[in-house]
Parts: sequence; structure tokens; C-alpha cells
Amino acid sequence: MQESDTIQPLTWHEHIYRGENRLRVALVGQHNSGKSTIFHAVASTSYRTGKLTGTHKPYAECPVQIGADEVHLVDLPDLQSLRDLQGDDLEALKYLLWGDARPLISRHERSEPPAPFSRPDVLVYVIDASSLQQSLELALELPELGLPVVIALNMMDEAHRKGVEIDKDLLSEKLGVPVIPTVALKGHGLTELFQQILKTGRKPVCPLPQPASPHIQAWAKKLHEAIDQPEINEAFAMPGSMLTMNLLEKDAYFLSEFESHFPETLPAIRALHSEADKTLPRPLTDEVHADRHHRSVVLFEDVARLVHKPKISWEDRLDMLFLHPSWGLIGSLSVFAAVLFMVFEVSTALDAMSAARLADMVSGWQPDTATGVIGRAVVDGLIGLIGIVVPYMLPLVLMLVALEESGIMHRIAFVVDRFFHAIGLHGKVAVPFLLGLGCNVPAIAATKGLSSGRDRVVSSLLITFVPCSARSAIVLALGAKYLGVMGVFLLFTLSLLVIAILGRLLSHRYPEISPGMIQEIPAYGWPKMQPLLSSTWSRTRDILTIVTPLLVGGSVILALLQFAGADQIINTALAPVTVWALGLPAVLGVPILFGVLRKELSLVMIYQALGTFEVGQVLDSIQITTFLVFLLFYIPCVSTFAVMLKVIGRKEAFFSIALSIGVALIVALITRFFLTGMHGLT
Ligand SMILES: Nc1nc2c(ncn2[C@@H]2O[C@H](COP(=O)(O)OP(=O)(O)OP(=O)(O)O)[C@@H](O)[C@H]2O)c(=O)[nH]1
Ligand SMILES: [Mg+2]
Repeated sequence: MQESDTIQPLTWHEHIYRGENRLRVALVGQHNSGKSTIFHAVASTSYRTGKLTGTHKPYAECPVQIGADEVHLVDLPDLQSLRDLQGDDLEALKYLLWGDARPLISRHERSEPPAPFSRPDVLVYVIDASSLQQSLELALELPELGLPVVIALNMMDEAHRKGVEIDKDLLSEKLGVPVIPTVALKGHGLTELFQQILKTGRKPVCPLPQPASPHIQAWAKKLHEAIDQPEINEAFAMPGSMLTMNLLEKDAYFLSEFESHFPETLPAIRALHSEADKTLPRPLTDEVHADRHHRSVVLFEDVARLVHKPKISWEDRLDMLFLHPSWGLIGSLSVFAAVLFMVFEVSTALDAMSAARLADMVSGWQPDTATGVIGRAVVDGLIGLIGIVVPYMLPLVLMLVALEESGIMHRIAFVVDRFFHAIGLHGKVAVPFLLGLGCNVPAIAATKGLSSGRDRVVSSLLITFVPCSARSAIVLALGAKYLGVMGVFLLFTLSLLVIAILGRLLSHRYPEISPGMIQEIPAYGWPKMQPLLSSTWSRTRDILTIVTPLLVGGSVILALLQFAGADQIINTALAPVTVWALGLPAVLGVPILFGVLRKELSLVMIYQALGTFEVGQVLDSIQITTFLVFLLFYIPCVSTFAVMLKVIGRKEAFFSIALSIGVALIVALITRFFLTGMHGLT
């Protein structure tokens, strides 16, 4: 995600909703209209659930960040109507009316208020656009609650498929509320929806209740006059027009409360009911129902029309691939395959043409003076740099930027969001994780685009466990030869497992839950050359300045150590790890240490240290597995460390080193003892 996408222009004279000041927004609507889908599309990784007092159906609640503002979003159980409700539905209505307070008429019911939080500031009425007609009756009723309403005209894709065309502007004008079309399942329209919610919250205007037909209005007016008394208004603490309509429709709950609290007024109401029943062509309740139904049908006919053969655009077709709840995974997997192809075909070829060729050219230079050794080490460091930048960083960052510019990346992030939620992260980290398969350096750099500091740290820490192409190369070279396809597969599965477990553990270390976010789904577009190149350059430029000195410096130090004959010392110093813990020959100490420069160096050095290309003659399969497991997880290379210093700071970068060494040791030890145990059994 580009920074420009997350930063909203701020106007400071406007009220900012944050912390305790958050706007409370409730999602209401009929069963299966998409309330929970909207909620989960923007929810944070962890949200609160509970039950409204005396109900069985759960609500969910969490803060959501919208630019500089935050709202408290509440996903409520379904609500079919405001009239004649019973059981859970009635309790939901009580929450909408009274929030965390009990008015006089409801004090006797239970000690706890309807909900532990206040009544909403803004109502979002989620409508299934593909069956608009059924939703319009409630749309006519909702304004009676006296709350600002925004309509989310959801399932527009379904409506389109069924050939239902809706004039949303006319609908908005007729109902007096803003109407935003959405496809919650694909994240379309959610940004606009939440911007509108904020706008409505800032200038709250409650829509006027839709007037009933004149013959009903006349009775409503009479009834209103009978009950319009200050003590009644105070006791019910609800808009007078709603109480009037509820009593007119003989709503059981409100009538019974009226009976127990204002028995002296009840006879007047009853008299009015029977008079109306006699005068009107049908009983009053039926007449009011029929009138509302009629008005909703007229409204539907005004705003909607059926078209035959709806046109499906190529964007819709692409969205089926990228945003469909199950097909969408195929789209993401194909991008995953493209990244792998990039790494194993393009990057390897580029590497062979650039860094590998340069390394070949200098391989004959074997200096025997300290200055020569330093010179050679500097050259090695620079070649290492070219080996990271040319084959991996530039193509991968270029690909990342192209994915962002085309709008594909936002879709992948949207689809895989719920998987990442399981390890406490947001879907936006998906693409950095993918890039990590090529090289951890651009992957960690890409986490800079995440707006939450906590997510940046946690995903950077986890990305170091994604096997980059250098590590995969060693696993493939040694594993495929000595452990077989199954062995290699298990090693990669182990990486996935370690990342998942660590993700959960790290959630405890960084318990702060970042608020939910709206994932913007921009329109598709061809990436343009100029922004593509400049964006790629601006992302690689500052990494270069920080990676270069560390890579060259590290290379010089290690070369000097080797020149001074410190190999022996290094091997002895590392013996507790190599020999005691991992059960490997001491000579593997140097390759392990040098691996921090660039992991593929390890492979060459393993051959040198063991004195043979036939590793299987020196190490048994348990040793090879243990060694590979250790190599997979231990310290990220020095370039990764450098980029971490820049992205997550020194403290976390050092923590990452400690974490990777710790994890590598623990997992390698477990592997070793597990395999030895298995071996003993057979
Ligand atoms: N095609 C399509 N399906 C959607 C859309 N939004 C939600 N759905 C699907 O509609 C179904 C119901 O969605 P939910 O979000 O569970 O509906 P709800 O309003 O929370 O339902 P209740 O909690 O039972 O009231 C799910 O299968 C969603 O995947 C949409 O925009 N388009
Ligand atoms: Mg739901």
C-alpha cells in the first residue's frame, strides 16, 4: 500500500473522532444482508463479542480507523422491522432506543442496561440490493428512531447479475438519507461508506420520518395528541412519532408498558383503536401494514427497474478471480506462482549474469597481504551487494510496485486478510510475505507501507523466517540430494509452521491491537512506466545506503579473521552450538558464521570445510536435516539486519537476531532429538 493511500487530507477545524470520542456506528438490517461481512472486512484482528442483555444472538464490536478518525463499529443481529418485536429482536430495538441506559418504563425489567455501551451515533442500514423491495419497509420505518442513517446498498454485484438497476440518487432523495452502493464481499464501496458515515457523524441530520398516507396520518395525529404529555415522553425516552406509530399499530410491548405505567391514558387509546377499526375498510393494524407495504412498493417502482442481459465488464470478471471468497485464493496463488517463477527463473538468470560472473572474475585473486585481503573483501562485499540488488531487489520491488499500481495487490490483501488475522496480522502484509520468498530485504522494506507500527515490527520479525531464495537454494541443493522430495517439502512446511506459531506467540509480546482498517479496493489500471520506475527507485535507494556499509564492513571483518588464521578459533568458539547442541562436525562453524554475509556463501563453504562435494559421505541424514533446519531459521543475513535497523529500529532488529538464533537452535534441537528417537525405534 502506498503511503499516499493511507494518508487522508486533514482539515483541522473539523472534529476528530478518536479514543473516548469515537463515533459509535451500528450496522442494522435484515438477515443475510451483509452486516457481518462489512464488519469483518474492516475489523481489527481481534474484536469484542457479547450479547445484548437477555438475548441469545451475539453482537461484535471493535474500533476501526478511518484516516485520522476512529469509529466504534457494532455488528448487530438482524432486525426485520421496528414493530411488534419479541424476544431477541425486541432487545435489539431497546439497544437502539436506549443504549446503556434504562428509561423509566423499562427499569423493572433487568438491572443491566440493554448493552454495555451507548446507543449509536449513526445507524448504517445494510440492504441487500438484489432484494431491495423487501428492505424498503424497514427503510421507511428507521428514521423514526431519531438517529442519523446511512444506507449501505450492499450486494450490488448480485443486483447487477439479476438485472436490477437502482437509481441510488433518487432513493437517497426520497428517503432523505445518503445511499452508498457496496459489494462488501469484495470490499467495494467501503471507503466511500465510512467516509459518508464520518460526514454524517460530523453534521448529524436525522431524516424526517416518512409520512403515512393521509387516512392513517389522521389517526396518528389523534393518537399523538392523546399521549403527548411530558411525563409520558420522559418515561419512554424515545421519539414521539415512533411511540405514536407503535401504539397505533398495537405493538404488544409498548401497549403493555403503557398499561402498567399510564393506565389512566390507556382507555383513550383503546377507544381510538376501536373507532379506527370500525371506520377504516380494514382493521387498523392491517391498514397501517398495508399502507407501509404500498408505499414501499411505490418507492421500489420509482427507484428500481429490471434490465435484461446485464453487461459484465472485464473488471467484474477479473474481480471474480481476485476477490471471490474461494476463487480469489486462486488469483492470489497465481501471483504467488509468479513470484516463485520470478525468483527461480528470472532472478537466478540475472544472478548468473551479474554477481556470479563478477565473482568468477575475481576468484583468481588470492591476496596474501592484509591490504590485499581488505581490498578483496571490499570487492566481495560489493559483489554481494550487486548480487542482492540486481537479481532480487530491483525485480521484486518493481513487481511489488506494479502489483500495487494495477490494483491487484489490494485485492490479494483483501482476500487473505482472514488467514493473516489468525496470526494477529492484517491482510496488507501478504505481499511483503510473498516477496520474502525472493529476498527478505525488499520484503521488510515493503512493510514500511503499513500504517501500524506494531504490524510493521511483527511482520518484519516474521518475514525473516520466510525462506528467501538463498536459503531455499541450500535446502534444495542439499535436501533434494540427500533427503528426497518429501524431506524438502517437510522442511518448507516446517517454515510455515514456525511462522504460524511465532505469529501467535508474538501477539502476546505485542498485545496492542491495532484498530480495524478499511481496505481500499481501487479500480484496475495498467501501471505507468514513469511512476513505476520512480517508485521502485525511491524504495531501493535508501536501502542501498544502509546495506552497503554493513555488507562491505562485515565482509572485511570476516576476511581478516580468516586471514589471521582465526578459523580454528571460530570453530572452537562455535563448538557449543555446532558440536554439542547440533551434533555436527566443528568445521561447520565457519560456514555458519559466514552465512550472515550471504546465505548462499554457506553452501560453497560447507563443501570447502568438509573437503568434499559429497556431503553425504561425511554427514548422516539426521545431521544434514539438523543443519538445514538451523540454516533455515538462524540470523538473517547482514543485509536483512541492515534494512531492519532502518524499518523497525535498533532494539527490535537486535531482538530479531536473538529470536532467530533462539528459534533456529530450539527447532534444530527438537528435530535432532526427534529424528534420533525415531532412528532408535526403527
Ligand atoms: N454476492 C455478494 N454476497 C455477499 C455480499 N456481502 C455479503 N455477502 C454474502 O451474504 C451472506 C450473508 O452475509 P452476512 O454478512 O453474514 O449477513 P448478515 O447481515 O450479517 O446476516 P445476519 O447476521 O444473519 O443478520 C454471506 O454468505 C456473504 O458472503 C456482497 O456484497 N455480494
Ligand atoms: Mg451477521
